[in-house]
Amino acid sequence: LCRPLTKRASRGSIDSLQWTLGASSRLFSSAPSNSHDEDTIFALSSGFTGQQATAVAVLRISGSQAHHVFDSMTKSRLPPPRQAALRKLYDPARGQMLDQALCLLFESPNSFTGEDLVELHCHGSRAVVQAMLDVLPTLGCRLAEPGEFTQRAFGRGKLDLVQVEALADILGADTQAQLKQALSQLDGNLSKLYDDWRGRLISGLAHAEAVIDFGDDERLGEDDILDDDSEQWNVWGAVGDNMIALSQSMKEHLRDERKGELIREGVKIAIVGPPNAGKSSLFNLLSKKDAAIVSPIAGTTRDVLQVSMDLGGVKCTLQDTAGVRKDTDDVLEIEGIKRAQSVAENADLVVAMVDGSSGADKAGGLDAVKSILDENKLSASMLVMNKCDIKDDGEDSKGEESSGFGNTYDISCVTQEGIDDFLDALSQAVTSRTQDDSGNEGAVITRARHRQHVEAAADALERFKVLSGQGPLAVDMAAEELRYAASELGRITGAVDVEDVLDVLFSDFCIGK
Ligand SMILES: Nc1nc2c(ncn2[C@@H]2O[C@H](COP(=O)(O)OP(=O)(O)OP(=O)(O)O)[C@@H](O)[C@H]2O)c(=O)[nH]1
Ligand SMILES: [K+]
Ligand SMILES: [Mg+2]
Repeated sequence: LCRPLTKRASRGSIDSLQWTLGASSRLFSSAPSNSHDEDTIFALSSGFTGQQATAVAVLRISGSQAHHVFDSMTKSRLPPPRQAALRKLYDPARGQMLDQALCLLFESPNSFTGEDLVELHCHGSRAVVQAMLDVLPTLGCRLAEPGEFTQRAFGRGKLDLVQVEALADILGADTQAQLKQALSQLDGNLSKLYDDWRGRLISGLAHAEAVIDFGDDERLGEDDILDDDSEQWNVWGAVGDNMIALSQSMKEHLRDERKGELIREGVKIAIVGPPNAGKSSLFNLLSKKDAAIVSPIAGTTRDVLQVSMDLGGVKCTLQDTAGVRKDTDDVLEIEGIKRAQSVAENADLVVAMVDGSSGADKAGGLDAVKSILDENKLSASMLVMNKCDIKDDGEDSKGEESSGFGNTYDISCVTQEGIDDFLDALSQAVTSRTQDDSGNEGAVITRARHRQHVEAAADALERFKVLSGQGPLAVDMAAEELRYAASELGRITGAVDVEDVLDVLFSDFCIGK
C-alpha cells in the first residue's frame, strides 16, 4: 500500500483512485511501510480551475508534521482539535502574511487519513493558492500524489477497499441514484455483508482446523458432529449446513440483474430502426440537444452517437445508430448496421423505432429490426411507431409484424404527440431495471470486481458442498475451499489476513484449555 502511486495519474485525486482501483488488489495487501509513507503531505483539496477564483480554497496537510507545519505558519497558539479558528497565516522565512484562513486541526487517529491533519480554508484566489503551494514545501512537507490522502486512509484502516471505491463513486456521481448508492456503500453496508460472510467462512474453517489438528475424538460439539441418519461421524455437521446456507445467500446476492452496476455505470439505451424512421430526431428530442444530424436522406447517421441523460434520477446513456436495412451492398451502410447491431446487443434497453406514417413500409422496417435483435432483446424492447402526425385517422399503425416486440407507443417527433407517455414508460423501464426491491438496504454489487470475487467464493462453496459429503478424508480439501472462498471475499474489502483463522479457532472453540 505504501508505494507511491504512478506519476501517470497526475490530473487530481479521482483519476488516481480510478487507476489504483483498476490495479491488482495485491497492491493494497501488505506492502511494508517506507519513508515515503511517513512524509507529511499537502494538497489543494477543493476544486481550483486555475482560471477563475473561488470563494474558498481548502488545503489539507496530513502526516506526523502536519500540526508543526501549521504551527510554524501562525503566530498564535494552535486551536483545539476539531474547532474552527480564524488564523493569519505567514511565510515563516520572510514573515510575510499569506492569507487569513479558517483553520481546522484533527488529531490522529481521528481524521480522514487517520494521521494528524490540518485543513486550511483559504481565500480561493490564484495568488493565495500559489503562495500556499510555494510556502508549504519549504516547511518540511511535500505535495501529495493523486489519491494519496485516501490511500493513507485505507492503509490506516479508516476505509476498506469497498469504501474507497464508494468515495470515488461519490466524487464521480452525476445522478441522485448513483449518489444514494455510493453513500450507502461508504456507510459500510456492502462491506458489512462481505465481512459477515467472511466471518462465517472463517468460523467454518476454524472448525475444520480443529478437526484436522485434533481429530474428531476431541468432542468438538458432539451433537454437531454425529449424523443421526447415517450413524456415521459427519465431520461437518451444523457447520456444513451453515456453509451451504451461505452459498445460497451468495447466489441470491448474485441474482441481482446487475442493478447496482447499472446505477453506477448508467443504463444503456439504444435507438434502432430502419433508415429515416426518425431515430436521430428522437435522440435529439430526448437529450434536449441538437447532437445528431436529422435529414430526409436515408442513411444520414453512420456512426454511433451517445449522450448522457438523467431519467428519473438514474444515469442513462442514450445511443443513436445507423438505420438498418436487410438488403444492402453499400459497404458504409453495412458497417453502420454492424455497429448498430453491436450497440443493440450491449444495450440494457432497446427502443425499436419505425416510420408509422401512412404508406411507410412498416413490415419491412420491423423485419429489419428483428434481424438484428435476439429474442430476449426483442421481447424486452419498446416499439415506437413514429410520425403519427402523418398517419390517417383510425389507421392501425402496426401490423402483425409487431408481434414479438414489447409495448408499442405511437409518437411524433415533430408535433411531440405521445412523447410524454413514451417518456414516462421509458423512465419506468429504467427504474424497474435499477430499483432494488430485495430490501437489501443498499448492499448491492456495484462493480464487476465485486461480482468476480463473490462468484469465485460461491463456486468454491459449491466444491465444498461436494467435498464435505466425502467424510473425514476430504476434510483437508473441503477446508481449502472455505479458505479460498474467504480470501476471495477478503479481496473485495482488501482485508485478507490468515491470522484471523487462528484467532477464531482459539476464541470460539477454546481448545487450549
Ligand atoms: N412528419 C414527421 N416527420 C418526421 C418525424 N420524425 C422525423 N421526421 C423526419 O423524418 C426524416 C428522417 O429523420 P431522422 O431523424 O434523420 O431519421 P433517422 O432514423 O435518424 O434516419 P437515418 O439516420 O438516416 O437512419 C427527417 O426529415 C425528419 O424531419 C415525425 O414525427 N413526423
Ligand atoms: K435520415
Ligand atoms: Mg439518424
